[in-house]
Amino acid sequence: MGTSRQWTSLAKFIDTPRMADTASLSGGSLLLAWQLKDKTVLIIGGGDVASGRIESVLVADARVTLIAPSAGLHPLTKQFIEDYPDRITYHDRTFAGPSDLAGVDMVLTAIDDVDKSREICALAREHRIPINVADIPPSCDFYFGSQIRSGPLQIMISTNGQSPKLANLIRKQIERSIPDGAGEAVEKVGVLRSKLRERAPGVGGELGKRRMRWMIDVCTNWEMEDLALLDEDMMAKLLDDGWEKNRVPRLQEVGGAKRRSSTSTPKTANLWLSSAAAFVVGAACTVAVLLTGRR
Ligand SMILES: C[C@@]1(CC(=O)O)C2=NC(=C\c3[nH]c(c(CCC(=O)O)c3CC(=O)O)Cc3[nH]c(c(CC(=O)O)c3CCC(=O)O)/C=C3\N/C(=C\2)[C@@H](CCC(=O)O)[C@]3(C)CC(=O)O)/[C@H]1CCC(=O)O
Ligand SMILES: NC(=O)c1ccc[n+]([C@@H]2O[C@H](COP(=O)([O-])OP(=O)(O)OC[C@H]3O[C@@H](n4cnc5c(N)ncnc54)[C@H](O)[C@@H]3O)[C@@H](O)[C@H]2O)c1
Repeated sequence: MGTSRQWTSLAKFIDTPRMADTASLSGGSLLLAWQLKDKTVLIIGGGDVASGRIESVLVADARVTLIAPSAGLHPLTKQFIEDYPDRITYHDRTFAGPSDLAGVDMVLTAIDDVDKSREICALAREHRIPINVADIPPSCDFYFGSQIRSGPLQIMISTNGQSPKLANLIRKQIERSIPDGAGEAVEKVGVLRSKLRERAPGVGGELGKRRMRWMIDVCTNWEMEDLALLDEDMMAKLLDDGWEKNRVPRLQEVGGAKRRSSTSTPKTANLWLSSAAAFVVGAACTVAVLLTGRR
């Protein structure tokens, strides 16, 4: 098994206190991947923006309650109502008041009525339900961001309210720099990890540490596009000849064949591209800071 450099550096990071610039720890927001499975999201409004909100929460397996008069429904909103009758409970009316908030875990409003939006925001906060009011930052407990999705790989670009259009443009740049097969690789590694956990179950302890070290070594030694090729047989072989023998076999050793063309991206280039993406996000933060500074 190769050395697990990332793990070591992580351990170092924990053991050695960093000299952080504590004075600069403000002005951002907490970036999370909110788990909405089986949670109820109330969406008020059925226009263009609401249709985007519906899509965003359906992808997160939420149950949706939608309140909007049918006369103002966007075609895509209508389509979602038709396509997901089990997951969207639709009410053809306007917002009725506090009774609409019963059992709700999150509120998203996208209506063309600012006063009503503020009223709904006050009610949601009274009930301690997190709310996003499209386009009214003071009425948002969280902002939406510009999203990239490829299977389980999810990237959100946020300018923390400073420039949504720049978030959109930066997204397009990052999209172009993501290595081929990154989403598939993430998905396959997810399957491999669950198979490994079946063989070596439990939380924490020495086994947990060895499991994490082996996964880190597989991810760092294999190319992203090779991980994307993993199938059931290859995974079984990788676990038999790799995990069981405490080493990381190569793609060919587990029955895989390189499908590389001259245009494929070598690992060093992938690293370069990741750095480029990090630079772009860093630049976005700088833009945000500069814009804040100008106010
Ligand atoms: C990212 C995205 C996600 C989404 O909504 O899904 C999103 N806005 C998008 C587009 C967009 N929105 C606007 C324009 C016109 C250009 C411009 O005004 O700059 C464009 C560009 C376009 O349409 O191309 C107008 C606008 N938006 C807000 C205000 C109010 C204000 O700033 O005070 C105004 C001015 C209203 C006015 O002037 O009247 C506020 C918010 N918009 C946010 C998210 C949150 C902050 C996100 C962040 O900073 O990262 C936040 C705070 C709250 C929220 O809504 O969650 C989506 C791009 C998705 C994509 O394309 O990938
Ligand atoms: N964040 C963003 O990316 C973004 C982009 C564009 C617009 N917006 C803002 O989002 C809001 C919605 O934009 P849109 O383009 O979807 O508008 P829209 O006019 O297409 O849709 C508004 C919807 O709200 C419904 N509605 C109005 N009052 C209601 C009430 N009391 N109860 C329930 N439903 C009600 C209407 O019937 C309609 O379905 C606007 O305020 C707009 O400024 C945000």
